[in-house]
Amino acid sequence: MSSAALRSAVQQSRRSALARSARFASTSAKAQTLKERLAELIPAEIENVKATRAEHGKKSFGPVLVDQLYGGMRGLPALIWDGSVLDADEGIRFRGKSIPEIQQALPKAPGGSEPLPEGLFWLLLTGEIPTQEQVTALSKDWAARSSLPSFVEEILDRCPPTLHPMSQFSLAVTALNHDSAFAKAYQQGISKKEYWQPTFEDAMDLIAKLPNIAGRIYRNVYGGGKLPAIDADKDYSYNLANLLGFADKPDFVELMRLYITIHSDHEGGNVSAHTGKLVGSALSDPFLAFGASLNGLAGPLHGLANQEVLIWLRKMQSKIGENASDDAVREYVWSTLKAGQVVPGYGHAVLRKTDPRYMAQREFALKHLPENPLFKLVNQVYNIVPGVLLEAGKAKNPWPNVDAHSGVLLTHYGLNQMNFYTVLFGVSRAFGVASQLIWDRALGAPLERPKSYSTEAIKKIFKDKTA
Ligand SMILES: CC(=O)SCCNC(=O)CCNC(=O)[C@H](O)C(C)(C)COP(=O)(O)OP(=O)(O)OC[C@H]1O[C@@H](n2cnc3c(N)ncnc32)[C@H](O)[C@@H]1OP(=O)(O)O
Ligand SMILES: O=C([O-])CC(=O)C(=O)O
Repeated sequence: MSSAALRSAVQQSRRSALARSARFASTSAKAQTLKERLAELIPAEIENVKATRAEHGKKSFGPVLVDQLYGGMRGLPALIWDGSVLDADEGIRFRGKSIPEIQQALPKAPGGSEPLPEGLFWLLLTGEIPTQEQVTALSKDWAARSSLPSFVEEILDRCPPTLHPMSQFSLAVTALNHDSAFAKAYQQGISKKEYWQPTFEDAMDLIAKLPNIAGRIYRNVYGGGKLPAIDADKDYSYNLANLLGFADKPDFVELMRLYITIHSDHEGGNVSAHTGKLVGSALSDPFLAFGASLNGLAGPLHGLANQEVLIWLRKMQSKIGENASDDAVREYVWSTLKAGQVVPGYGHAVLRKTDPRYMAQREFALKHLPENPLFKLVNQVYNIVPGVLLEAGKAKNPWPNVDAHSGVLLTHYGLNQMNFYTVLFGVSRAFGVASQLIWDRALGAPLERPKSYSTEAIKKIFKDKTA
């Protein structure tokens, strides 16, 4: 494609965002933008990948067991993602930093003590901690990009309130592909080398529009009145809380900052992150790719578990009453297992210890809601479930994951609609998936296409080998 055509596709989207931004911006004139910093970092990383492949590309990365083919590819080395890496015993690190470290290092809102997700996004993309000025500029940029096309608003307004909020979320995100800068640039013949630029614009638009989508779904489904406008002088999480109708509770706004930060990314292999990467590898634009991620996140073994946990706790309370004894709780846990169901919020495909995201939420609860009766039940369950799962002897990890704790925090502030919880998870997960899509396009990640085998083929391979 000619560079003129590229400029028209990419820069048109950028110019309109900047023009909108200029209406709001007052302080960010001199800070280096995220896109400028990325443009500096990408060439060196392309060389780094080239050198790594040249040196190690033909080396074996360990054996593949037949069990891994049948067993959900657990532990199979298959993907590259630098943004976050999971250690089975320690939990997630974002660009090498643990959750307590990012809580300490990332910029905060004035008067706040939780990290701003704006900073986490910068960290995921660049490996660097941004300045206060840079996160403020990002908040303003997102505010400037936040409005929804009217047809997307109409799609949401026409959804029956009985349609699950995650299905509505995925519909709206998919429909945003109507205005994708990447799809347009591709149609105009953009060069591969430039893919990351319209992907960046789409990723920024995607994240920016999520509070309006989430707020609209929430108010449509649960009847919360008219949506307020995005406030360009406030951070992303404040605006999200405001659109949901909870910004008058400063602790809820702080909770959103923590929540969006810690749910954002969990290395590359989890269902939502991997789905986004897979679909993006076909050069489907970020809206299509993230719509697919959301459909994976909506499954009860993945993000929907946060809804399932609260439903399970409430069912337990209605069966055995509030302030039940440890024995009654233990018996209820056993009855769940005996009914052939999983205990939601416990176990993990990779982690083998209590999830540090659970611990971060527990710390928040100890600080803000230590006397909440449901928090007390969550603690009681924490003391009982691992022992039961160990005794049952199947789960490889008996400890709680992130989803075991989020519902009690949300419900404490009055966000009681459990079916909505995974939407908040999805808002956060966009930060990780979007970062990955930008880097995949910058590094020229190829179409994903692993090999599948039939059971007959597996038998034949080993029969031939032993013959
Ligand atoms: C954000 C997130 O996605 S975090 C995960 C959220 N999901 C949940 O909390 C749902 C409850 N947990 C689970 O279902 C599982 O632990 C998963 C899906 C998270 C991980 O699955 P796997 O990697 O297959 O776990 P694992 O290897 O330990 O499973 C072995 C057996 O233990 C069972 N098991 C694992 N966790 C649990 C649990 N919490 N309750 C009951 N049984 C469990 C599995 O169902 C499996 O049974 P099977 O052999 O009859 O199929
Ligand atoms: O890592 C996983 O498989 C699931 C998980 O905790 C997440 O995606 O946040």
